[in-house]
Amino acid sequence: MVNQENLLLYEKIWIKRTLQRAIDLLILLLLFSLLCYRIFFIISNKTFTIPWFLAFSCESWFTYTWIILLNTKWSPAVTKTYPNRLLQRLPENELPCVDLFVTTADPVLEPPIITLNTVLSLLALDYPANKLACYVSDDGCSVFTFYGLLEASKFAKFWVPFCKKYNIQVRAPFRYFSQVTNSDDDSAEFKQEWLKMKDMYDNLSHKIEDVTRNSTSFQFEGEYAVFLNTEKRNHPSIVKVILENYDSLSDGLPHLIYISREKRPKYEHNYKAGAMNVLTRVSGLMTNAPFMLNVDCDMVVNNPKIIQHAMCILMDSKNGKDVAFVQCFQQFYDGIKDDPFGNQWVASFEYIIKGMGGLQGPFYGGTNTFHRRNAIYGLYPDEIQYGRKGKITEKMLIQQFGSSKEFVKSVTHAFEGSGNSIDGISPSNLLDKAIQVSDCGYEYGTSWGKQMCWLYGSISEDVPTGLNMQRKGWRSECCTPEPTAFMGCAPGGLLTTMIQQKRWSSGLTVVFFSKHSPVMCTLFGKIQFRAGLSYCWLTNWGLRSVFEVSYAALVAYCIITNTSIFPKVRFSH
Ligand SMILES: O=c1ccn([C@@H]2O[C@H](COP(=O)(O)OP(=O)(O)O[C@H]3O[C@H](CO)[C@@H](O)[C@H](O)[C@H]3O)[C@@H](O)[C@H]2O)c(=O)[nH]1
Ligand SMILES: [Mn+2]
Repeated sequence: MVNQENLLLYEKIWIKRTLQRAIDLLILLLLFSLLCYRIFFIISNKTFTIPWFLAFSCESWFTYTWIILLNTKWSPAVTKTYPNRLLQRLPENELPCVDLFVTTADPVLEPPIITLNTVLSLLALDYPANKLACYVSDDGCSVFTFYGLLEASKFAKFWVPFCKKYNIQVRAPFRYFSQVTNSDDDSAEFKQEWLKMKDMYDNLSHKIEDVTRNSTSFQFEGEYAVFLNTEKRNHPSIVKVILENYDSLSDGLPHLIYISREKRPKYEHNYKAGAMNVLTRVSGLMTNAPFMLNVDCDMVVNNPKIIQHAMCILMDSKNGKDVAFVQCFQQFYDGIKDDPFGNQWVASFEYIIKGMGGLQGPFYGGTNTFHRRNAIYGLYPDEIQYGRKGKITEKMLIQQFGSSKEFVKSVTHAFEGSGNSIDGISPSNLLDKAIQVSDCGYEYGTSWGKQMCWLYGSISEDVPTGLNMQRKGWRSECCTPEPTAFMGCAPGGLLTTMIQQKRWSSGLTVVFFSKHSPVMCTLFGKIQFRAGLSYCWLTNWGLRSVFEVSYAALVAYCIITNTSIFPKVRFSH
């Protein structure tokens, strides 16, 4: 019999693309021959005009881009995970805890009903409920988001058991009820419960719709009083425990905590990175799980077993030890026909992410990612194995992680791998400490956002955050289970697409020229050479436009002035 302990929890599958490689090399050859032609022409004709210089620079850039792209695409890999082996090896009560993070920022662009569907799909994950805690960060400080979550938590008491009982795959109610149910269960009992659930969900969404529509008549009483007179950019920290699994029941509901970090006009809030750091601290205090999953508010779970899949990678004793994060692809359910704006990122996933998966691992994409808490806290992979004890004093920890004694204690526990920071104390008893670490002055003078955790300085915070971990020698892995792990919504129109792409490209350009640029990380860190090149491709994405526009303009210029920058074809008779 095969020893269970020796079986791998996951395997890396290398994808063969021989034809693709041959075509790509041929294109590279053509690019080189064009450059040779330019050089030869300039030398032999001794003419050097501006259009020629421009053409030569653009073509050199295209060749460079093609080389780094070729390098990225050269050896793609995906992973295959074996959740059954994980469950055979670890009894349910020994599975690791996972903290779930959801970020939302604007109740108008990201309506509460979307956020709470994401939350419901997380609460219903196929994983022991006492191992999970869901934290929602609301940068919009919206009473309606909070109201929606409160109402959703009541609905969850029925929804989660329903999903688990009938093994429903799609556990975000709006997605589930918009599909034709092709459940195997034809029983009258199922049909009856289905109708009841649908009715309850319709009620829930109407309630939220009504409240948002008649916003002026909202009563700021009781639980809601703290939201009175708050402004989006000017309000104190609000932390509320919405659900609490007091008795630590594995078939109950996970903890659900609402956080709106303090915002003041004079303080930088650092967008999503700032929100993620607050989530990290509050969760560190309250549950301190060794792993964390982060999703955007519009990314719902599509595969309820996704945590098991990700844990196969992170818990694998052979290959998983140096994996800092596991990235699941972003896939979308609301694409427009033929995807004219490329919002589905099909080619990028197929070639770039899988390609990077074969190097040091995919880049951190900001959502659908499982993180190792210790890697986020800035440890090196070998420090996890051999321990960090003795090297670091409490004073140093306070300098790095801030002045909350309880939080620093939780960090020590995380480093020692001893889990829950303040054992036996339930989240609601830690509210004042959680509020303290959510205040905007907390990070002043510390390392948050500078050396560790989610890095500040670029609006595409995800890429440098991932790079900063890989720089220390960590790897990452793709996780590609069947069915797809998460599904989200993509921007629909041209304008929203352009705004999104402008944000990404400018954010990535900033990363290329920053302290955490892939060049620096390769030269002075542990980013492998080819992985560094693939990061160059990613962070040069915005710069490409300069050369592409110039080249296109050059052709127009040649037509107008009746000149040519290309070799002329001569026909001999
Ligand atoms: O001040 C902010 C701004 C944004 N967010 C949240 O961050 C997420 C992503 O922001 P969004 O404006 O929706 O950006 P997208 O372009 O849709 O997101 C992609 O690009 C971001 C980087 O630019 C990544 O962080 C995301 O994970 C990735 O999905 C959303 O959940 C927001 O609610 C905040 O919490 N606070
Ligand atoms: Mn978004």
